[in-house]
Amino acid sequence: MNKYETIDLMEVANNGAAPPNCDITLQIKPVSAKDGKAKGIWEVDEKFLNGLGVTMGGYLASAADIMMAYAISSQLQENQTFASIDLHTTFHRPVFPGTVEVHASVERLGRKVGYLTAELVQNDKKVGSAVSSIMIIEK
Ligand SMILES: CC(C)(COP(=O)(O)OP(=O)(O)OC[C@H]1O[C@@H](n2cnc3c(N)ncnc32)[C@H](O)[C@@H]1OP(=O)(O)O)[C@@H](O)C(=O)NCCC(=O)NCCSC(=O)Cc1ccccc1
Repeated sequence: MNKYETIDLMEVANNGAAPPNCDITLQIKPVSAKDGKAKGIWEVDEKFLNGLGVTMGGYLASAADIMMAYAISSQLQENQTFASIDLHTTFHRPVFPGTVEVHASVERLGRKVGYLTAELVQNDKKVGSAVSSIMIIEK
């Protein structure tokens, strides 16, 4: 398994380097990460549907968690790594197979904790939002 430093995640988001396994599994592609903001494109297909015919909510949480990792990585130093320590997700509308944009932002960067939000949009409508705290760890 390849291990990624934060600088490697920036190469994924901004220069097309090969993504980590979880991105491939979820079918999410980061397209930019800079100055605490990250954007990803998530291709949702039938494998993400629950028994009710809509995308299972945990996958939305995963998409938000992944893109918030890129957002915080864009503001960390080379001697720092991170771990998400909580994640609250709200499901505003059902998500169907198609494309979902995921926008993540660092709202505040503390010395030890970053405070982040994410918004998920399908067909120009907000389908979900998430809030997370991410621990900053000195290597
Ligand atoms: C329905 C409600 C919960 C509440 O809505 P309200 O407060 O009444 O709000 P409002 O009237 O403003 O409508 C807003 C939007 O809501 C939708 N919509 C509303 N009514 C209907 C309807 N009768 N039929 C169909 N859709 C309806 C519609 O898109 C509408 O959009 P629009 O504004 O027209 O463009 C909505 O927030 C929602 O669907 N959230 C997503 C929930 C979700 O997908 N959760 C994750 C999956 S569950 C899971 O994973 C657990 C599990 C695991 C394993 C196995 C099984 C389960």
